[in-house]
Amino acid sequence: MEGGHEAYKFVPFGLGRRACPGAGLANRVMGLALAALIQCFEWERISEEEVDMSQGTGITMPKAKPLEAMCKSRHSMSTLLSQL
Ligand code: HEM
Repeated sequence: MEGGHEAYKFVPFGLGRRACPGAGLANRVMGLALAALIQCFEWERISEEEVDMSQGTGITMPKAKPLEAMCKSRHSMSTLLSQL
């Protein structure tokens, strides 16, 4: 399997004949999307409190407490973003 066994530990795209046909595209785009969010914005917690990483119930491993974060565009990106 692509990405080693750790990458597919939670079977994110299903298996077999009905497995997700978009897995290849998703794997490529996810890295780009995450990189763009990190490159374009500064991220902060909403308070000094550590982020609560407790797991909620459900098969998609939701967080017990949804993540709330603040972001602002990085200075170097402001000009670029204002032109979009
Ligand atoms: C992170 C992104 C994605 C995740 C986690 C994901 C996950 C899944 C899962 C779990 C299934 C069900 C597989 C099964 O029934 O065993 C599925 C089905 C499907 N996915 Fe995705 N998917 C993603 C992105 C995409 C993209 C980008 C496309 C298309 C461009 C896509 C198209 C489809 C289609 C058409 C099916 C139905 C396949 C069938 O029933 O034969 N998915 N996906």
